[in-house]
Amino acid sequence: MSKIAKIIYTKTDEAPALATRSFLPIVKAFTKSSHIEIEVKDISLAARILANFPEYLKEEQKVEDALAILGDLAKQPEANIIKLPNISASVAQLTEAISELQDLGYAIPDFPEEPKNEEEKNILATYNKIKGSAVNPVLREGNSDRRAPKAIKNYARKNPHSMGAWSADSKTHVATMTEGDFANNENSYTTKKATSISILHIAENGTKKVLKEKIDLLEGEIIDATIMSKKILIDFLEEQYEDALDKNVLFSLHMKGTMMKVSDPIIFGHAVRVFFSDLFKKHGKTFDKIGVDVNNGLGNLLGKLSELPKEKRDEIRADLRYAFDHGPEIAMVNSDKGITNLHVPSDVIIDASMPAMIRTSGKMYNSDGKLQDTKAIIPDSSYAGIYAATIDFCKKNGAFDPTTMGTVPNVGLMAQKAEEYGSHDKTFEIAKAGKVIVVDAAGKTILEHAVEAGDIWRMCQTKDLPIQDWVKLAVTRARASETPAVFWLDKNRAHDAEVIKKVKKYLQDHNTDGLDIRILSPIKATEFTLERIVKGEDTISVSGNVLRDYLTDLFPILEVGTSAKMLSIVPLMNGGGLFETGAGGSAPKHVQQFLEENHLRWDSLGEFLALAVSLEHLGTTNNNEKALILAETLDEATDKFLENDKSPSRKVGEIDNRGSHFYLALYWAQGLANQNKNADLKAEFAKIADELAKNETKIIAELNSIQGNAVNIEGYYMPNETLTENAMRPNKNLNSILN
Ligand SMILES: NC(=O)C1=CN([C@@H]2O[C@H](COP(=O)(O)OP(=O)(O)OC[C@H]3O[C@@H](n4cnc5c(N)ncnc54)[C@H](OP(=O)(O)O)[C@@H]3O)[C@@H](O)[C@H]2O)C=CC1
Ligand SMILES: O=C(O)CCC(=O)C(=O)O
Ligand SMILES: [Mg+2]
Repeated sequence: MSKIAKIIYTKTDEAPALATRSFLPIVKAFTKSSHIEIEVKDISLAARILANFPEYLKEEQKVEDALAILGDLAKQPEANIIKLPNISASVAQLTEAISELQDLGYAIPDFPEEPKNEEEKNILATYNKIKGSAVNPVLREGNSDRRAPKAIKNYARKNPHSMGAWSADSKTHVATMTEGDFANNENSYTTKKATSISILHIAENGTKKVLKEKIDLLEGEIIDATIMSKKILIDFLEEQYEDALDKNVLFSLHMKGTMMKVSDPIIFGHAVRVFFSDLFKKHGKTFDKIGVDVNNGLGNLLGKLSELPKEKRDEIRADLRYAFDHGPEIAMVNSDKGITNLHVPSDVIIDASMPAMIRTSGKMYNSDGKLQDTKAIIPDSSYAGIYAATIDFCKKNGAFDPTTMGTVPNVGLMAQKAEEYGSHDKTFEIAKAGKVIVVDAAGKTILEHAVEAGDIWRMCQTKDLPIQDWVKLAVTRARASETPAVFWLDKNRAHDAEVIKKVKKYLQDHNTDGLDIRILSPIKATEFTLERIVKGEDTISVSGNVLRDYLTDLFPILEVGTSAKMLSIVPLMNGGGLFETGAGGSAPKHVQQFLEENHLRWDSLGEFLALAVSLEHLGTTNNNEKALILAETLDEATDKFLENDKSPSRKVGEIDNRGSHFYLALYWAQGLANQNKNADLKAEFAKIADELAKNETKIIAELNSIQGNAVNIEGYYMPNETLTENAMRPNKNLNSILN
């Protein structure tokens, strides 16, 4: 008999965490008799804050550092982790979470926006570790394999989501820099042997400052350094402001402020200052005095205004109004509430925001709540071209057709903080003109950039073993699915040129006979893939870390309406498995609806898919036959769930997340009752299947009829556990069958 093996299920935030309260009891009930232990690890934003400030807490308030534990586990062969989407917190979200915890009696420190002493500097450093995308990079000790399973694709073909039409004269376009940006300033270097490097700033007067020292590099590691010129960025943003006004298109900025938590908020801040330049000229000193930091968005400025006397406040508000009225229209996040694209950096996240716009005829909402053509500003040109090429394709060929289009699975390089997504601790806003150099252990300069004050300098690392693993995964997927695979790499870009050398070398380690494997620049790869997709042909995208992120929202959103329905596997390099649920986010909008009307439209399909592969992995690695049967029957249940269209509806009073879980449980139990591989499981679940089926009408009617009123769970980041559980498990009948 197999020994008890563990699956770690992560507790996260917002909609997925609500869904967990309903789904996890089902998972526990179904796996209990199969030598499987489900352990919950809390990596929510609230828990991560508490775990990092034990010295401020009473003994009974302290929590374990679950993220650190899972980070270690991800390097062990026995790792089997189901990772739900979590909040990658902007400063605005972080401060909200802090004050919610303080109100609950946790004496954690305030977020020191402008640290005044050593203690506050340390506090800020700790909060900066929690800020932004702080979870995924720690757990991702492997590369990623994301795809839409056949059943999901078939479902979308039969039940296509809405798709806005495209016209050839759409004014929508991507605006990106042609010089002075990260793409154009990049230098790349591959280490010949292991070494240790330092990053130094040398001012024009010769003063040396160590920006970071003793970064250990392995043999064959690729490092890149580059800068974003502040001056050229601001010129570019000013041009876009004028051009948006001329062309009467929405001014919209698309960044990844959550993942690129150091560089992108700085760029965001410049965009806000350029847009409201007269306001900043006139009131800049006042803003400095009250500590306005628009790197955290216009919302930060508005929030700080309350610190001013009424007269000053009114004057600034009037000037702000004038700027809105006389500048180009800004794309809105929420036109009812007057929240613009420039309010909060985490409100518009490029991987989701650009595909959503492309799905909506290239339009975004203006302040009247109407759709309008858009100027999508993506300052750095490294990856902007893929959106420009997609938009051009739609202008020429019309919108994509989900009933006939092919699919684009992705094999993404991300292990060990590969590329830009690992650059935060090596990104600096330069204080003084001079140069920044990277020197090796012998003191030799290997990379050098002239810099001016305000430039953003950054360095990325990409290790060799992850690249080998990525190439292998690409070949494996191309072979298994008999699908052409394209490496999205640009030989004219410094970093990509180094990666291409390795790809060519490591492809030789595999049998690629009969496979169609190409290397194309991102723009060419987009065109090649889109030409195939409209013919119903599939193409694997094999990409670096940023494009992995972008493409695994772009194609899923166009093909199946959301990235939440993706199978997202991370085969960990040391043998374990990390199973991410979907590829999308944590849907704050869903929580809002749940609180207002007790209807949760979050679709847990991603969780169902992840659990099935996790059980399969457990079954194979532990020789656990029951786990394999659970996996197989769960996949069948998911197919049936899709066939019978049991996903949550968007409307109150209809089936929601909880009702959808009921159906999954019913179909899963029926599958177990009908299989003949294991008699114990058959007997156990025949009874449960019978009870669930008998009570179906009643349970669903009850689950739907409780909807309609507001729910109070006393908190957002750390809601009251009992209230939340009761809200998500309201049906006594269902609970007792599961128990
Ligand atoms: N892996 C991770 O941990 C990730 C976390 N995030 C985090 O998520 C938050 C929000 O990110 P954002 O980019 O706005 O994206 P979201 O994916 O949360 O939301 C975008 C839209 O996608 C749809 N959607 C997403 N998931 C589901 C689902 N399971 N069921 C049904 N519909 C779904 C919803 O559309 P509709 O309005 O039509 O219902 C939703 O409004 C941020 O805090 C971000 O940091 C983001 C990406 C990945
Ligand atoms: O970690 C994050 O903030 C987002 C991750 C993400 O969007 C992705 O991996 O697709
Ligand atoms: Mg993403």
